[in-house]
Amino acid sequence: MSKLNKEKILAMLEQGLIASCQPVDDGPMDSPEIVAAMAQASVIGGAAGLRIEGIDNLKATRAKVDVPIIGIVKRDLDDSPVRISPFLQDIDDLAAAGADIIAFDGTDRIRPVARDVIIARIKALGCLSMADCSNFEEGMYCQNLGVDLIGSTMSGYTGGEIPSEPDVKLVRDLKAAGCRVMAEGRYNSPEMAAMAIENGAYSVTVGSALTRLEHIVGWFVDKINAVKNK
Ligand SMILES: CC(=O)N[C@H](C=O)[C@@H](O)[C@H](O)[C@H](O)COP(=O)(O)O
Repeated sequence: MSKLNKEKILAMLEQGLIASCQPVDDGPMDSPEIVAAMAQASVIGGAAGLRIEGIDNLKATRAKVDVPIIGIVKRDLDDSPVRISPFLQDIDDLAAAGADIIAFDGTDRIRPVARDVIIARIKALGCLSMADCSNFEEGMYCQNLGVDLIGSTMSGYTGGEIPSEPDVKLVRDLKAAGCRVMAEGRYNSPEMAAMAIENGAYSVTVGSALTRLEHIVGWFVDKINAVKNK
């Protein structure tokens, strides 16, 4: 359970960078020790908070850092496209492992447990809640259920081609409607992260560009190859 109270957690995150330390699944960096080390390095670099997937990774990280942690569990279900913290057991496990904030899939899709039930459980456990949404309607639905942070996390990931740019308009629209917005998804450069804050984001989460080395190296290699092949 977190040592920080809710006001303190929110104050620590305001206009800050959240480093999402989620290595590529089953890659060489996918271990709790490495995730915790990435988290510590991120804090040294100035991250205001962390986003950590998986109970073992969360426990290893919680033991090493004091900044607020957004915890998630990702699952691949046969009967639902929802991946992020879909079960009440996930919520219980994340709270017990020391998450300050628990993020869940806030999209309007077939799911094992309704969003209001997930939110009530997070509250009952004394954690802050974050809804990973894909559009304005989902964000407002979760906002009206009292969710503490509305994330743009799922924008671009619920069907069709994944855009290359982040969904800054969604951040602006949710902010204008009174939400505390977590800009998340494809903020792949310092300039883009700053743009999120300029557009009203409460905080901005960056993952791949900080902690998925395979992706980062691939971006460089692609650019070099494009020039090489000309
Ligand atoms: C859609 C989905 O499942 N997003 C996940 C949520 O935890 C992660 O895979 C992302 O890395 C994270 O949202 C940060 O985004 P980016 O890596 O683009 O900075």
